[in-house]
Amino acid sequence: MILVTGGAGYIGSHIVKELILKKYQVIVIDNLSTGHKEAIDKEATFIEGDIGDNQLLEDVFTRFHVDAVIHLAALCYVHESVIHPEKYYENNVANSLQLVKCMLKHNVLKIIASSTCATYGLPTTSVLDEKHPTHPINPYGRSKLMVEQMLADFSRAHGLSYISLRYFNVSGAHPSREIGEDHTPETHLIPSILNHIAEGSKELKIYGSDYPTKDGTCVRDFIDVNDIADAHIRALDSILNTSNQQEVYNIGSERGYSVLEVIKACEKVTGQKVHYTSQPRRAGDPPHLVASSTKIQSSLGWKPHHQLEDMISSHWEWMKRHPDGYQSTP
Ligand SMILES: NC(=O)c1ccc[n+]([C@@H]2O[C@H](COP(=O)([O-])OP(=O)(O)OC[C@H]3O[C@@H](n4cnc5c(N)ncnc54)[C@H](O)[C@@H]3O)[C@@H](O)[C@H]2O)c1
Ligand SMILES: O=c1ccn([C@@H]2O[C@H](COP(=O)(O)OP(=O)(O)O[C@H]3O[C@H](CO)[C@@H](O)[C@H](O)[C@H]3O)[C@@H](O)[C@H]2O)c(=O)[nH]1
Repeated sequence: MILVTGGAGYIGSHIVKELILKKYQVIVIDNLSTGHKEAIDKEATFIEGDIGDNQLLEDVFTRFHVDAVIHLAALCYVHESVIHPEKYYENNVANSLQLVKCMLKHNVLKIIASSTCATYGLPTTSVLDEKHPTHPINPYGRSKLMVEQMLADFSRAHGLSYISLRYFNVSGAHPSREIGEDHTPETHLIPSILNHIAEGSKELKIYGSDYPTKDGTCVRDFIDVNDIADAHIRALDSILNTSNQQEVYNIGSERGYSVLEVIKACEKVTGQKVHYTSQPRRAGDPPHLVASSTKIQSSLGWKPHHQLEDMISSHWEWMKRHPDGYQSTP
């Protein structure tokens, strides 16, 4: 059985769907703090609860024979982490420690962990490979790097096998359009632009127009949520069939788009104009994050199958089908 923490969340729900499709038996633990029960595939066993709840973890690892854990439960907003770092160290670091301790106690020795390109900090090269120094510039990135370091130490000390996947900026919706991104408040760039277009009211805020980039706005590498799910299936296959893995892989498209370029792409897909204002920089934002994904391509045979416009149009379609997000799900 595969235990997915955070499986009611945006990315987790897509991974769960893919696992079920591949005939895995899946248990989801999620406290629904930012996730949605409606997003979880009906074939999965759902346990509502918090990974910080030791008794709950004990019960789960006692009741079920867990072969591997896919760990997504976390807080994941760069800007919020600058304002409330304590929440990030508590949920991302302390609760991950609790989870891994319980895994070790029950002799569950395989974990795939969600990490992020925010672990790198300020780039010194145009694309980031896994050997690029990690000097995160916000508490969110630091919390995720600490988890990676913890997994490496537990691997050396206790034989834990881990694959840490550093996602770049995840976007898009499932081909069925039954699941997609639904956060309140929504702070991510593509959903924020599309919400702005759909609501046709407030101006979109661009945080920072004076970065040392092609047009002064931040550059990000957008990767489709279904490509992310595919990477997890491959990582799982690899970790289940090999002992003692300690791997870190980037998952990105290897293409950078500035905030202004993303706005233009959203205008093209929707045929509607975006009105925006330039605001001061948002604390914690690195100027430029673009992946080299060569390592996962050569080791696991993964490659991205979706372009920026695919992600924008799939999110746009998901929004049209679910104008109030999961509240519109029957
Ligand atoms: N969205 C991105 O672009 C992106 C990029 C890099 C890494 N990540 C990582 O991917 C993972 C998933 O991100 P997402 O975008 O799907 O976010 P999300 O907020 O949609 O999903 C997180 C899920 O975890 C649950 N959760 C949080 N804390 C929990 C706890 N203590 N116990 C049980 N459940 C808990 C939430 O309810 C939610 O369902 C996170 O670890 C995040 O850091 C996301
Ligand atoms: O209304 C908006 C929203 C965003 N941005 C800018 O767009 C860029 C991307 O922002 P956002 O979509 O919030 O993503 P990130 O801050 O890059 O963080 C996301 O992507 C990271 C990987 O880069 C993940 O680790 C995080 O969990 C996830 O929140 C940044 O420069 C933002 O300042 C705006 O200008 N206006």
